Amino acid sequence: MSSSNLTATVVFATITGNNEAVADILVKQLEEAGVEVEKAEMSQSEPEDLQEKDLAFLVPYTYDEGSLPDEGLDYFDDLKNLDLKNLVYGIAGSGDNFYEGYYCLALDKFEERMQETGAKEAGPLVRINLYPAKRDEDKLATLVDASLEAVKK
Ligand SMILES: Cc1cc2nc3c(=O)[nH]c(=O)nc-3n(C[C@H](O)[C@H](O)[C@H](O)COP(=O)(O)O)c2cc1C
Repeated sequence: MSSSNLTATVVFATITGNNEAVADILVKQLEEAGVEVEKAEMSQSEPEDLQEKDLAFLVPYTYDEGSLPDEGLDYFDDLKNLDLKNLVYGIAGSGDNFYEGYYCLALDKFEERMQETGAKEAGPLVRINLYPAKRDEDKLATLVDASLEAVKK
């Protein structure tokens, strides 16, 4: 049962599961806050659906020297020119800090694209090294809390 009347979607892309684990943490935290939340794979999802939501969390992996997920390219393109000014969003994702200058770069690319939609960013990017650890759960919880604050304003 949702108690906040807020709706959220968590859209992720994954190859080996780390980013789905990040998405699952966000889903759990949102549900615990009473938000009605839907989890979707980026390749199975349309950015237009974000127009119906209060909150969105985008969770892409990064590949090949800072590249976007292959299965997220259409989603990324379709975000362009969307008007999402009623949406609050957060961006989180798992990469590998071995890639140094390219670490989690897909998050920055999505952030730039989301900024063009007029949506309001809840808080800073949450970059996660490989599988999410307890400290990452705490950072994700901070992002979720910030999004719930931002949506009230
Ligand atoms: C060929 C290859 C290229 C990668 N390139 C990057 C990169 O440029 N930046 C980065 O942060 N991580 C990079 N990674 C690491 C993945 O993003 C990381 O393992 C991530 O946790 C995978 O997410 P997933 O389990 O959801 O698929 C790369 C991994 C592979 C196998």
